[in-house]
Amino acid sequence: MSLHVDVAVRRGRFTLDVAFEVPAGGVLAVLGPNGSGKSTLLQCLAGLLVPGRGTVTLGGRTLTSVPGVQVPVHDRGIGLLAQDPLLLPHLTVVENVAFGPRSQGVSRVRARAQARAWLKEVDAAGFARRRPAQLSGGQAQRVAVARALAGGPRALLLDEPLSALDVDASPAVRGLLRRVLRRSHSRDGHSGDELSGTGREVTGGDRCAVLVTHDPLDALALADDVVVLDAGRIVERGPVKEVLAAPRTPFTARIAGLNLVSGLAADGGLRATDGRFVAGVPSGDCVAGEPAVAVFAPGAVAVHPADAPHTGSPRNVVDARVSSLEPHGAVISLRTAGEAGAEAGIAADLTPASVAELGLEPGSPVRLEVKAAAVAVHPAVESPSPFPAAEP
Ligand SMILES: Nc1ncnc2c1ncn2[C@@H]1O[C@H](COP(=O)(O)OP(=O)(O)OP(=O)(O)O)[C@@H](O)[C@H]1O
Repeated sequence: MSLHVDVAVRRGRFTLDVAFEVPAGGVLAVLGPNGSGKSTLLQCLAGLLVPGRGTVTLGGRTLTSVPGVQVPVHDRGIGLLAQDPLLLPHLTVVENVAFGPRSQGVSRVRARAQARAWLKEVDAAGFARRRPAQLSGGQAQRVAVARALAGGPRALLLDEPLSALDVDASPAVRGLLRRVLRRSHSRDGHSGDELSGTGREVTGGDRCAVLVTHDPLDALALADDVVVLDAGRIVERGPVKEVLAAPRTPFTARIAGLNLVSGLAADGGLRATDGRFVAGVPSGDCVAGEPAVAVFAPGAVAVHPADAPHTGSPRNVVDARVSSLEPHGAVISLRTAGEAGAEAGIAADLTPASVAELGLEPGSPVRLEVKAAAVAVHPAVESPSPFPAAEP
């Protein structure tokens, strides 16, 4: 069941205007800064919001077409998994999961059998008789996954499904989602009788999914393709690995954990917007004088005292001030104050020992060095110019 979306919706002064397609069995991640329109998009797909213009079709069935068609939420064949499990507190776990099939007219006995099968599927069979209040966050989210799937959805919408979980619980639920979503992808999904919904059930192999997340790890682990929203427009799209490895907007670079300096492509590098030359390795599709971005990993940035001697080319040397130092696993992430070419500042990874040795704290002046070979230069998308509409 492929999903085709081409909608525009206004909310006050904000306009979301997007077009994309998710192929049958595919998973699309939607990334974007706060207020970029991710929730608005999901609400349009779920049928909670009527767009001002456009269409949503799923497996050839028109769910929204303005003006004219707006299939109601419960009849769109779309399952929703939100940040919070939103289980009904007065029902047991198995009753919560059986609720969807029951409301679609499935008999009580059959709905319960389906619910038990889905609970087994998400490794939550042991909690069937508990009430939601007796579950941990991770257990409740497993039950919510079972409930989202029990209705036999043709598409699944996931809205930051791991963000409310603590760090201990999220890997297991991410693994579960990967199993559920990737099974769709591998086309060997369950369509067995005990897991079928209402006779409208589709195989796991057909079900597509849209995942809103702020975590690049989720996008990498769960999705095939990604669209990046900015101010209601799609500013980047493509296979997740390609987009995160070669980000073209400051937002994507920041979430991918990479440094990004914007400017114009030049021979052997990039001319930053502040006029500084960044030595790097241009990709084959760079055209000198055209908008481009230089991208480099925080691990490629060497941090020296401000008065350290120049070691000469082919290195990039920048004098900057530390704006923040944050522990990040085994390393300390240093970020400098933003400059004209690197709006988000420059990020560098250091060991705690070298932070102590250099006596670094916010405000400290530093000299940063990056080897030209560690800097990739790519053609840039002129943010926030929208991509053209999706292919028909
Ligand atoms: N009910 C509403 N009425 C008017 N404007 C709204 C309404 N809901 C959202 N907006 C505006 O629409 C824009 C997009 O909001 P949306 O919640 O879709 O963004 P988001 O990308 O999901 O953000 P976040 O990551 O913070 O959840 C924002 O500018 C927001 O202020």
